[in-house]
Amino acid sequence: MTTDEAAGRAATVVVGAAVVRDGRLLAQQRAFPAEAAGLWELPGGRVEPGESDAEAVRRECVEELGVDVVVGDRVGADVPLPNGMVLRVYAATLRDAEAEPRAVEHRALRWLPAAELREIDWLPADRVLVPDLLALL
Ligand SMILES: Nc1nc2c([nH]c(=O)n2[C@H]2C[C@H](O)[C@@H](COP(=O)(O)OP(=O)(O)OP(=O)(O)O)O2)c(=O)[nH]1
Repeated sequence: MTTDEAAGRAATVVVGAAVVRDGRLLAQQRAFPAEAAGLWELPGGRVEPGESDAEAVRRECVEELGVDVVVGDRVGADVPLPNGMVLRVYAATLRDAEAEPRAVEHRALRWLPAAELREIDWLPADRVLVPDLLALL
């Protein structure tokens, strides 16, 4: 048990957005840090104090992709991260279906069909969620 758990404090939440369009999931390739560079993840990041999960998903999608999203249901269970945080994923859709996300901070973006979703090199926590992500396509 970590100190935070012992004290009854909730773990810091990292939200991820499972953005689906036309049967494909949007994934982004990390550029840093060195140990994660080249691996794939969902758009997202830490929930800031006073922010809801859904607000964090929308903010991160604006910051990382330059698009506004509509946040839907939870996807899968919370996945513990090595640093004591948890990854919590939400389904999302582009508010403007014609908008084209851009890789603002990442090396690359891809819209993955199911076959590629199974095969790319995800961060370890995201890999746990692959069956849940496939169910969205
Ligand atoms: N955004 C995101 N982070 C993930 C995923 N899977 C996963 O293990 N992580 C980890 C990587 C980082 O340790 C942490 C969040 O990092 P981040 O760099 O995206 O978050 P942030 O923008 O709030 O971070 P920061 O720049 O404020 O430090 O969660 C994922 O699918 N999306």
